Amino acid sequence: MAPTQPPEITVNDLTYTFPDYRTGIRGISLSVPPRSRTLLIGANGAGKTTLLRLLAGKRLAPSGSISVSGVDPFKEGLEGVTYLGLEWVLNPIVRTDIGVAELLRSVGGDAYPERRDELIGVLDIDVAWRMHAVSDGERRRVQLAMGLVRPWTVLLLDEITVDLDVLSRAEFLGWLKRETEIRECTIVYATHILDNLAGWPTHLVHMHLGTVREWGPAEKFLGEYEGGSTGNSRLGELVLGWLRSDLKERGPRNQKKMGTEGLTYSQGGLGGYGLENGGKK
Ligand SMILES: Nc1ncnc2c1ncn2[C@@H]1O[C@H](COP(=O)(O)OP(=O)(O)OP(=O)(O)O)[C@@H](O)[C@H]1O
Repeated sequence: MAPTQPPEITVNDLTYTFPDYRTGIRGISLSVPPRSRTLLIGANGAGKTTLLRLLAGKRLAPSGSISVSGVDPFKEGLEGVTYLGLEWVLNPIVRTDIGVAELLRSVGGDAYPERRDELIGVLDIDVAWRMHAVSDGERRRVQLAMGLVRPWTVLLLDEITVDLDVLSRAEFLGWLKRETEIRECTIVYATHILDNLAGWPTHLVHMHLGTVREWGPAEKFLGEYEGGSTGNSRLGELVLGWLRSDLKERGPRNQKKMGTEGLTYSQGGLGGYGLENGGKK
């Protein structure tokens, strides 16, 4: 069923804990307006993927805590919600001896020929490629075209541009921005790569240890922020500052020292590293 209401996302006091673990996210409330481009910012393990997967209906959130275009994403399969994350990237079909045209057809590309051709142009795709014989970045570009060819209303992106060269990524981000300008759609994007993102986000969400520390229109944060002298963009300086203070607040990880004393790998698979006999030769 396609969402009929504007593509806004509302999260109300959302807590999710992984079964048998103490980790997850807690007490998250935020609201993402239609046509916004929201960046999810946070250190590794802050909770970005967990939140995105909950928004995509891939994990069960407590009833009433998430509304995407007016409905609960877990209860109702949302035709217009596209989630592109790691499991989608790892789909083995894109490593087989299959052509680009066939792949794009398999995801409904023929129903949207203009969009398909536009994406082929923006992502600089050669339709003659065979997928077992392309580079990682070329494969990723085809995957992006596959994932985006159907006109989504809510796009949830969990960093999937790492293999793109700088120009391809800039073109891709420009295309996403245009989408929100010409269509009624909304993007939430979790990333650590801030290159070419100056001026891109309309909203920022700063996550730390499973919570949202702050969120709101990007200008609310960037406007106050003068930036530094390191050559980073204002966004880069803002995010570096956030992550530094998060790390300071969290403090060092509570780890035991990992000496070799008492470690014996003689029965494990580490023989090739010369670690039999506790690493002593
Ligand atoms: N399947 C799982 N089972 C138990 N705990 C998990 C699971 N997946 C993630 N976690 C924990 O939940 C927390 C949030 O993880 P999440 O993957 O959402 O972080 P992230 O912000 O996306 O990190 P990254 O930037 O590294 O991708 C972390 O403490 C992580 O260890």
